[in-house]
Amino acid sequence: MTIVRSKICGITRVEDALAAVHAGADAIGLVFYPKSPRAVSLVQAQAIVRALPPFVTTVGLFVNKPRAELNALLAQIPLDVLQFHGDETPEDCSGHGRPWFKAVRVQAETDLLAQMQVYQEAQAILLDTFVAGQPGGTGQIFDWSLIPKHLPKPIILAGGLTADNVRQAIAEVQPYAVDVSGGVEHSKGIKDPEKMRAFIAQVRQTM
Ligand SMILES: O=C(O)c1ccccc1N[C@@H]1O[C@H](COP(=O)(O)O)[C@@H](O)[C@H]1O
Repeated sequence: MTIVRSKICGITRVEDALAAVHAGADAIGLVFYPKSPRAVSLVQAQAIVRALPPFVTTVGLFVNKPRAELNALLAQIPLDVLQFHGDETPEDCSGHGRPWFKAVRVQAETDLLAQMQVYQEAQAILLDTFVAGQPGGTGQIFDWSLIPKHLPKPIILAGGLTADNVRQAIAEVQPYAVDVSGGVEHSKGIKDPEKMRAFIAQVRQTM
């Protein structure tokens, strides 16, 4: 039996974080990208992290954040993992004293094996949909057949996942984990407890 883990990203409120955990999320994501409609302030993020019970991984999402700003933030909030969703080099992602994921936005010409080689220090590679001009959170799926089988690193599948498509996605891609944001919202930045519950129930039915 393979367990597929779930991360619910773009949490902006304590009540949504607790509802995500209640639904069975393994990880929650906090978006520190000011241009996102799901961006959180440090104060918001601190309140969310403080409210969480044990054994829930907190992931901070960043898009090309300058190193000094990132380090200043990390000194003030105990995030477990960093998710880099911009044009960060492996050097930008490293040296923060935490494991990290790199998001790769997939399109036909993406060489995923080469990307895994470049980001070989990453704990996992997150695969998201390529949409020009948007670093992520597009709510769109990509062609999962572009993902080679037996990649050397754990895959976190993202991009347009919902309770309606996540089982098929898991069957086709066999990722280590799935990551959802827009597919479990009722409006941007506000999560829907029932959609989160339905999403994780579908993930667990694939076990
Ligand atoms: O959520 C955002 O606004 C966002 C902004 C910039 C980069 C990434 C962002 N979100 C991440 O994108 C993927 C897919 O999201 P969706 O399920 O398609 O809405 C996920 O990792 C989000 O956390």
